[in-house]
Amino acid sequence: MGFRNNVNCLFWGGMSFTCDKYEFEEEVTTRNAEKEEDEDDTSPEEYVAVSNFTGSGSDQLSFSSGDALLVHAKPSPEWWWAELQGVIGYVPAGYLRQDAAEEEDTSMEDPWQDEEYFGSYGTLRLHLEMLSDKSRTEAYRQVVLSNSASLRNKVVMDLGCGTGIISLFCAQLAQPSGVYAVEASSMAEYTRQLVKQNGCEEVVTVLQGRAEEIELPEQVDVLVSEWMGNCLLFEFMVESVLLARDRWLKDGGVMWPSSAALTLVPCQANSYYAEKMAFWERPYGLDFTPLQPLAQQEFFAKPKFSHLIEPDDCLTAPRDVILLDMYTLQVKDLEEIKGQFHFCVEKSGVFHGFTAWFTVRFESLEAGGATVELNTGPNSDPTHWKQTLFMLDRPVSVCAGDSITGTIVLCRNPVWRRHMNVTLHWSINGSTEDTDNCQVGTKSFPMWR
Ligand SMILES: NC(=[NH2+])NCCC[C@H]1O[C@@H](n2cnc3c(N)ncnc32)[C@H](O)[C@@H]1O
Repeated sequence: MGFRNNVNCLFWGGMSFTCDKYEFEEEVTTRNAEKEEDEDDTSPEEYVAVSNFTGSGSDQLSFSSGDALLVHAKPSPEWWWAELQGVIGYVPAGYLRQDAAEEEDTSMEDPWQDEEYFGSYGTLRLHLEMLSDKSRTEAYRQVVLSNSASLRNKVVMDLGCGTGIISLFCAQLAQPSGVYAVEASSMAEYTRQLVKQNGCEEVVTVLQGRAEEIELPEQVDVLVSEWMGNCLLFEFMVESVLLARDRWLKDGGVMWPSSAALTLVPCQANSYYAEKMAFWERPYGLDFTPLQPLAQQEFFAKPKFSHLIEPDDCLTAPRDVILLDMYTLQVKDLEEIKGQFHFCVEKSGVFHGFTAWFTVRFESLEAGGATVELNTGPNSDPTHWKQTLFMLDRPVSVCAGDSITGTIVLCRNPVWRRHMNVTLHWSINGSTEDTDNCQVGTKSFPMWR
């Protein structure tokens, strides 16, 4: 039952930096290489690690939270050249803080921002958005409907039930022996009323509290949750689902969704580029191009959520770059998830960036039964997630036959646990033989801190 492979990672080695804006190359020879004294050599700066990091590849330096590192160089915003007890290598800048004493005291703030997070789910706005999303909600209804016979006498946990819609589907369309609807926000009080209002109080029990903390009277046969965030993982509610799986799902129990895939495609974004960047070229006959670096930082430094990509904007066939198996995925795997891609450009155009979306699949309770799929991509009915657009700093013209190869790395924020960084590395190889027209680039996008 379920998918065998876990996080389908094709690991990325190597460490060369070429920012498509600064066009400089940093080639690492060996881990203990002496850094050539560059002309403006400055003394190393002391930083403190705020989280553990396990390096991969021979040029990354592992460290533990609290270690004092000496930063010798900052070849890119994301990766710095640092030293720990005489050993030198690359470290992720997001894991380091200048002298902790200088930092405003963030130890008082909750790294999960739960007050703000569950506060937002205590009002109707987000629940109305989710319930109004027919593709999303009908997909969960279809899962229950197509498994109604198998759900008879089963015990279900609905993690993060919100208004209880999935639990009510279970009680209305099937005959489970019990449904535990778990909701941490104050919405739970209303969810109880909705369960009663719809005559489901015999089957559905609403438990208010965090799934990690509540106690269920029994193990469950099915753990269902709608946990997906922008770019699949944002909010990292998936961590709660994995912890609940390990604690409450019976052996042989079913996870809904059973698997998840992050899909990526190189794309055009002409109207967005025109609106945010080209605009400054000739507004009212004036030259406002000195503002373009500002525009790049303000509009293109972070991903654009709720982007609607047209199928025609895709320059290549989309590719699943990350696959998550909800039976074997571990919380520790969420710290850093990598995927590789190789796209063949199908039509000439302007490569403005990458668009990402996700698909989740719900396997049948019946062996060999039909799998239900919720695809949030441009060729499916639109959802409230829409897609996520990652704009390059500068667009690149590409021709049919060119290839765009590289990696995507989702790196969880070591401090703000619902946030992550998405780093894209790419190289564009012309279809013609001359190898010197290879363009490479890398860019990191915070989501959001
Ligand atoms: N797809 C998403 N990105 N969000 C949709 C589901 C979010 C719902 O789950 C609730 N929720 C989120 N995490 C938890 C948790 N650990 N325990 C209980 N309820 C939760 C949250 O309060 C909200 O009502």
